[in-house]
Amino acid sequence: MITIEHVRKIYGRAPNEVVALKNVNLEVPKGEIFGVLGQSGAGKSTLIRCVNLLERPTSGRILVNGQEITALSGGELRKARQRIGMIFQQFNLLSSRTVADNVAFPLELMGLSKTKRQARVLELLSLVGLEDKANTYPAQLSGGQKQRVGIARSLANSPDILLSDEATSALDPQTTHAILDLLRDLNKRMGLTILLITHEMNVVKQICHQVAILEDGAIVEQGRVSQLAALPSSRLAQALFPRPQNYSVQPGATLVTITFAGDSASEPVFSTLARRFMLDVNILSGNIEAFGEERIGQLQAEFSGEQVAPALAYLRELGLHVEVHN
Ligand SMILES: Nc1ncnc2c1ncn2[C@@H]1O[C@H](COP(=O)(O)OP(=O)(O)OP(=O)(O)O)[C@@H](O)[C@H]1O
Repeated sequence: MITIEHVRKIYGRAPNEVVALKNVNLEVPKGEIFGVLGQSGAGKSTLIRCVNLLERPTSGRILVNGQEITALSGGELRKARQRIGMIFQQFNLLSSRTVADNVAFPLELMGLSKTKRQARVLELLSLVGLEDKANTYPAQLSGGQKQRVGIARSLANSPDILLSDEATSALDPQTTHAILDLLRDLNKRMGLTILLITHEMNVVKQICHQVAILEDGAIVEQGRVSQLAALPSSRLAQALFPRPQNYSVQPGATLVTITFAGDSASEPVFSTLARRFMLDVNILSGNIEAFGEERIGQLQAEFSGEQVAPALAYLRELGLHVEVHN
């Protein structure tokens, strides 16, 4: 578990100081995948680098598994860092070392014997599906394979926590998907807690349990991804379900936006509206997103007929979120 308390980070000195983080508070529960989503310059890299003290916060505290990492230095900090793996956008592999020797690097630093290192490296390479690349050099690998080496190396010391600094930003969509699947699999199989930063909504959608949105050094929204997605006023829902503007609504029709979540997504709602309330329903646009097992959707429709008000009440009774625009 990671606890970030009142963290501020200021680079430089007045009058040229840059306030990169303003009083950030976050709690990443054990075993969860937590995404920090933000635009370029929002402070994401600064935040994730504060967790293993690659950057030291100007003020505030960070606790990792109950230990205040911001109070550590020297040997104690090096030891605490062994419990925290990290992967990077540009992979950060050593080009003069083979794949196996890259993965073995943290084990060498720990002083593990050659025989033990070799066994552990094989185990790690098989975990990421690269057993056959042990003697290859990084330059001979694809981007996705390089990131798999990065992941294997980050897990060498069996950390409880993995920090992911835009790990898929340099990869094409298909490779991104495969790497995210691997991270989710490691999270499930090993109970690995993952804190990742990204500017890509797709990363949050595909693997994150929780998300925090960082803007200009401050967290402006946080919560469970599926809950925020089902809340039309959230920034996450507004980014996931962008609404087309300027509909030309038929005279006398009512323009509505309906958000579906959980079980209500499988009700035969529209046939009921037609049968029971004798409404004409004209669907104008819509989108359904999957978050693990859960589906959340939003659509815009025109309702025409005499019984619009009771129909809207029926939809709300079903637990759907309904907004009327005119
Ligand atoms: N070493 C530094 N010295 C001075 N300013 C810095 C330093 N590192 C980052 N900054 C500034 O802090 C702010 C946050 O930067 P940071 O790299 O954390 O953002 P980010 O969200 O990770 O952006 P990106 O997605 O572009 O990497 C920016 O205004 C940046 O210019």
